[in-house]
Amino acid sequence: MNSFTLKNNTFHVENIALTSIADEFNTPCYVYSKSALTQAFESFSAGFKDCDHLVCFAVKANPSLAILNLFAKLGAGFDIVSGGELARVLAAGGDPKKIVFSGVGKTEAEMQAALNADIFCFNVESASELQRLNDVASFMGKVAPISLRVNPNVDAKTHPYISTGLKNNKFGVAYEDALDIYLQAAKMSNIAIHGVDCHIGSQITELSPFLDAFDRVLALVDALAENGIVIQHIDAGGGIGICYSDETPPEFTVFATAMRAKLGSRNVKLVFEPGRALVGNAGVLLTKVEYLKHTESKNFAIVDAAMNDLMRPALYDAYHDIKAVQPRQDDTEALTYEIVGPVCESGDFLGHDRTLALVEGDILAIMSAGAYGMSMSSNYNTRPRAAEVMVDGDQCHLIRKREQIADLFALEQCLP
Ligand SMILES: Cc1ncc(COP(=O)(O)O)c(C=O)c1O
Ligand SMILES: N[C@@H](CCCC[NH3+])C(=O)O
Repeated sequence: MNSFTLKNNTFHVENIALTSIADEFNTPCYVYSKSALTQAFESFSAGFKDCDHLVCFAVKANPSLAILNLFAKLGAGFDIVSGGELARVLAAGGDPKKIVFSGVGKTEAEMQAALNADIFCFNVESASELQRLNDVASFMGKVAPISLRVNPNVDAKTHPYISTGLKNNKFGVAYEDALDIYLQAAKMSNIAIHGVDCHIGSQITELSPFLDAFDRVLALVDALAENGIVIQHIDAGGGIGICYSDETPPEFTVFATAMRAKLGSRNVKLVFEPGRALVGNAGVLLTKVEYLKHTESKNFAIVDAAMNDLMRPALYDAYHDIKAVQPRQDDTEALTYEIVGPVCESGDFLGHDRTLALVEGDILAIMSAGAYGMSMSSNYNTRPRAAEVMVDGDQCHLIRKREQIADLFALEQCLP
């Protein structure tokens, strides 16, 4: 079922016309479909239904309380990377016993908060972090459950900015060092070894990098067993891509079948940390065409959303499909537009070379904006962040109010 459809020449999210959302909540506005979110979570989980598993939604992809709460009710765990994300998950009703804590720079305060919350596992990313976690846990009289994030050194075949499983990046520990660090961990009194973790990158659209990485992780699990270290879970990370234009990422069922086949008869729980795959295509960013402007060589549609609202095009040159919410059926000429925002940067674009028939005031939907859209937004140019709305059938809920300009400098003060 597609939750974003054209009905009576107007794009709808479930049963609600996007034009009515723009009228009621104004633009720019993020709109999510509850059924698309639910379906994504359920179909990802379905592939693992008869094996011990935990799907930990990567909060960074979309930390909206309403989305976290929806996933928590569906049984999700959460992959967090900061004390802020921990607090959000708890505020949204997430179960701390289903939280994995990733990230290369965990502070003592963040470790303490996570130990107090009694989370499922720390994904430790360096030998120094392991030592610090042991010290913090010892000071608190607790034992920290850990996995070591290993870099299997496989090419994720994705954008270099979002590839993380190679030897020479800041994430995780080198595969070759992992056994030694586990042996050190085994001697630490306030560390309990629970798992092995890996995450090789994001927006991966082929199956092979996942399988190659999993092979290496399984070899490590077996080597650990030979050294008397029994692993209870393998966290295979996130990274499954989505279709932004014509990509064909692996189907969830194909992914699950292949991973389970590799696991074989090993008695370990499988943990995953999908972000984008659960939310990316469940959200759009609505924006209004403010001005049309024509130069000698280019046509510009200047819209009211900008790089501060959706950073991916400016940051990664990422492609997002852009649709007119009510495609024009009159004689307006279709032109090739640069879709740009009002921010004072030449890199502030949402799409290049889009052929659209536009009139000022038209509403556009930037598609596939549910992941790393709102979560990476900023107040650059003192622009309030967009409102967020979730559609549930024929109901529409405001899940985050539009920021007010006064909010943006409320924490500031002038010199006396
Ligand atoms: C450790 C970790 N887990 C999970 C994710 C989620 O990735 P994705 O949104 O590509 O599934 C990320 C982001 O790449 C990450 O860094
Ligand atoms: N923010 C990135 C993905 C990075 C994933 C974080 N580890 C994106 O928008 O595609």
